[in-house]
Amino acid sequence: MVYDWFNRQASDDVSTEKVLEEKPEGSEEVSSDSSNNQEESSSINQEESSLEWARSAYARLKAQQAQQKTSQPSVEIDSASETALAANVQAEFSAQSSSFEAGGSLLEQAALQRQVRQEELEEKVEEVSPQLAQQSQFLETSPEPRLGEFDETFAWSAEVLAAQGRKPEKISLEEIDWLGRLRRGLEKTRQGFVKGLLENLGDDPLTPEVLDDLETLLLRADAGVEATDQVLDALRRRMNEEVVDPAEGLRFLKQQLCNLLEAPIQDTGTDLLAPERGRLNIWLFVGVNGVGKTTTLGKLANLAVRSGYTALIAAADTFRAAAVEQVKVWGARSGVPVIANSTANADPAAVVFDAIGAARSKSTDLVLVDTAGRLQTKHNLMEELQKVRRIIDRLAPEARVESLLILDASQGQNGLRQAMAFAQAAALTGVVITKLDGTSRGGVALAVASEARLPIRFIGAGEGIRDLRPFNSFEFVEALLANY
Ligand SMILES: Nc1nc2c(ncn2[C@@H]2O[C@H](COP(=O)(O)OP(=O)(O)OP(=O)(O)O)[C@@H](O)[C@H]2O)c(=O)[nH]1
Repeated sequence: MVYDWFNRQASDDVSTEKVLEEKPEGSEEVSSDSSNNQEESSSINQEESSLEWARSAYARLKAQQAQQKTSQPSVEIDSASETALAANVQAEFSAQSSSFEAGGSLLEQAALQRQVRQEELEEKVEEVSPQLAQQSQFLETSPEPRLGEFDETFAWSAEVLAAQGRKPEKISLEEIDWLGRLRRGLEKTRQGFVKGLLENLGDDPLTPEVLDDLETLLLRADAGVEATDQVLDALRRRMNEEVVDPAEGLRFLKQQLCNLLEAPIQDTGTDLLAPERGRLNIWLFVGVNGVGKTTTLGKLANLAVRSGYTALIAAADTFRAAAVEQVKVWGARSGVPVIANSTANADPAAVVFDAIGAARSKSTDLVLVDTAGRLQTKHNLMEELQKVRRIIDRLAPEARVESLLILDASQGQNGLRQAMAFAQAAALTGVVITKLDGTSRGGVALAVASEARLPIRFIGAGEGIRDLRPFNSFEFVEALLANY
């Protein structure tokens, strides 16, 4: 099944009959905990129905997995992107993937087609050296997420999906897997924020003292003054109207945080940033040194292929010699061609020029442009970026261009200054926040949204190829304030 991550939907559904009667493994422990307290209030009932939803979703996923196991060849052949991915891997690293070989002649044909296309591009595309190919074999490939136990992480992830109005039969293992990663990734920020918050909330109604503590916690998580003020003002207004109990306080707080994060997204009129099919899409990645531009681009190239799009990488970071090699490794991991110029200090605009030409001739959906890291205070480097942007606009007026700033969450408020400076020079259309896993400053997402007024489009919460996904404010806030 192809899961289009950019649009958050599966392209086809695997029917799973009879699954509702199935009992998920390990569900007893969870259900017996809550069924002991039947006289409890409606919140317990709610908890029960969440668990019911989670159990039903789990049973369906389990059935899907079993079904895929028994009919593996046909499922794989049906799936266009899996076939393309398999073909790429076969063409480039034929020693690998014995499982794909079992797929038979259709896969071989796809591999052959891919190889012909690959050869056509050869004039422009940098070759993956045998050394590089060997190197990439050692990197994590892209194993399918596996359905684990019916545990608390599954139940939480299911609850988050259910709260967004999703149906148990419409959720994917991909989403469950990502939510678990996101929650783990936000552990450090959550530790500082939630522990303090929940301890202060206690069982009593909200007081002005609790709000003072909340103010400190938000500022400490790098949410910034503006976002903090907005949230506290809203809470104070609410407390003036009525007595607010802790559960309602928490719900209201989550709502406020979501509103803050959503405002710039709604302003763009585009909830989810997805490549537009049938049109050239060019995504430019900019930012200061070492924030994760190349890694983000590599993860997105993989996500694009997995989601059924064709992609191409423009290695326009011609400043750092290793950067071209690095994107080639990422390209090889996902079977995405890389356009590069191995001349020392080549003009990045020339690489972009070649990439647009190659993309046009192959009707590629998405061109991902890597750029060199630069300090926002270096005027000449910011001008170089403007030149790249101008070239894109001039050469591909028909393209849908996104200019994405990569921000390292651990840089906290400094990231906000970067956002302000790059917004001007690179005509930013959005932000990707990386390294949320290594920091307690995940609140910077709130500052970016409220002060730079830029939509957050993707978030990275780990170094793995699956640790970057489209941003969803509801899921982010739930993971940030998860009470576990
Ligand atoms: N923990 C963690 N590490 C990350 C994440 N994203 C990127 N990194 C790591 O950050 C380091 C720098 O990443 P790069 O992609 O090389 O950064 P860059 O912005 O392209 O660097 P320059 O080209 O030098 O400007 C690498 O070690 C990545 O593995 C993330 O979400 N979490």
